[in-house]
Amino acid sequence: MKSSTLQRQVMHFFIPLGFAVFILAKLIHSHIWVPRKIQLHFRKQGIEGPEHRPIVGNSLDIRDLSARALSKPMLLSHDILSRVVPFYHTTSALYGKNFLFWFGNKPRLAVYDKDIIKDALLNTNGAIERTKVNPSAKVLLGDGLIALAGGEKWALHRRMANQAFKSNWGWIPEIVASTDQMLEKWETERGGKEEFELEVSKEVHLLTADILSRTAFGSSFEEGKQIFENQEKLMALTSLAFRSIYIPGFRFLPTRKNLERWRLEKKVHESIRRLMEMNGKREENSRNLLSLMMSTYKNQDGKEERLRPDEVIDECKTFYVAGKETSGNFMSWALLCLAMHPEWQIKAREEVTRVLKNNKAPTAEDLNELKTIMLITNETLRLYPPIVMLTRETTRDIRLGKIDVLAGTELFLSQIAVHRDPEIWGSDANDFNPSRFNEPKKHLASSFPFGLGPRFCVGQSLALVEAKVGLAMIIKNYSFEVSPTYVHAPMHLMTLRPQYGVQLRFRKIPS
Ligand code: HEM
Repeated sequence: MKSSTLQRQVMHFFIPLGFAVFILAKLIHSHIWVPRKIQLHFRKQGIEGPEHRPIVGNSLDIRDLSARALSKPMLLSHDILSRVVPFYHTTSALYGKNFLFWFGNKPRLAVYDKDIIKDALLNTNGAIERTKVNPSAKVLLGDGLIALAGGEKWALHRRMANQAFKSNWGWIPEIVASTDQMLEKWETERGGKEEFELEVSKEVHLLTADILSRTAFGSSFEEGKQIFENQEKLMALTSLAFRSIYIPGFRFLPTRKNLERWRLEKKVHESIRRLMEMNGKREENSRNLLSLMMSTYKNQDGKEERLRPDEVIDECKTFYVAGKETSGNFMSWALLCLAMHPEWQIKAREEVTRVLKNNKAPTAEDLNELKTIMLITNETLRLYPPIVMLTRETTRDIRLGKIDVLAGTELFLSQIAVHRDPEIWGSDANDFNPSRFNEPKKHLASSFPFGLGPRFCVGQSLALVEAKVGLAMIIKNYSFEVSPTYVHAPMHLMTLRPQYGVQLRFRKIPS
């Protein structure tokens, strides 16, 4: 054989082999060597956790435990952690309040300690940022507040949103109108019968969607509803993507689902742009979210700031995603808790009947008087926080409490676990007892359903106002109990939701 042919054959053999060895070495380094080092770093500080598995980390355990928990319902009790967050529940029982686990080769630190949670959420020196959202959610959220990790762009969007949400007391008439419409539908459903059954979760989700359309788009809320219907379809498609393994670049392929996502995104975008043009032409001084987000704002230095049209569109989309499911689930759980605890339903009804005399619609002053309703909403949000965990990522090494956390660690700050910590809430932490909120708050992070620090929920007051109005108007008109058809099955899928809805039996209260 000629030496040049031999040389070529050797090259053909060694180049791919060298490449394969290089890839293998890289994989071993990032999926075995680095995780071992990180594990050791935390172990030295007393932070243990389940063994890291190359490539998959602990994601298969999380998936399997979750599937097993969701396959059967539970007894009617508020002790729901083993069903809602089975992996975290079993793992923290083994390794303690803070533990290390893995998503592929990405280290995740689960934190149940209230002091560390407080420090992480209040951190403003740039060492901790909001975890980047799954790229598949881009069609849904654009570059809105939730998707922005931080920085000047987020700060500007946040200033504009804070300004816009200051109007929430002014939205009470819209919220009352939406609730009235829902109750009229219920009366038709009742059809003169003494008792009737409803799946209320579906009802209150429609209600929160309607309220958001009215607050976001004012007099154009009927067009707004169509926008949000498309956004709803996008949400369903996106949650499908969340459940499958993320393959980089896959979202750009023209698959059937991706084509549908792009079509819906374009439709939502165009419809909001049309409404923006109409809003721009209107003389009236509108106080809907869309016009408020379109207006200019004077910052601390007296400089005028405004968002570009595309940015306003992304925020409108974000408000719907952030505000609809959370508020709908919040109201569903509040109604279930009241049905399970009739003594609190009676107390709340006495208060509402006293405050809303002569069938008058609630006003801002009335809502301030509804102290029992406030206690009930606080207790519901403690036991059933719609967002069960907040996630952050460290951008550099940082000390949190007594733990040295490495850069690139994801923090899983568990609201739902802190909210039931017997050290904070006592041995009856799993009981529904709204009176505990008569006591002053024991710790900033003892209950934080709307988050803490610079990223806390921008729609908090709107969510509380709509829940107070909605609950007050329902309680005033109906008494209700848990239906025998109800199956208690709280589940975590982006938000904390009832897997099979909430079936309640209603009785009309004569006016
Ligand atoms: C009961 C109802 C709600 C709950 C429990 C809730 C909960 C939360 C939580 C925990 C956060 C902080 C997330 C983090 O720190 O990573 C948050 C952020 C946010 N919420 Fe809500 N939310 C609710 C309703 C709403 C409503 C009605 C809207 C708007 C219409 C809204 C809009 C937002 C936005 C835009 C953010 C991102 C803020 C930022 O990053 O600067 N939320 N929400």
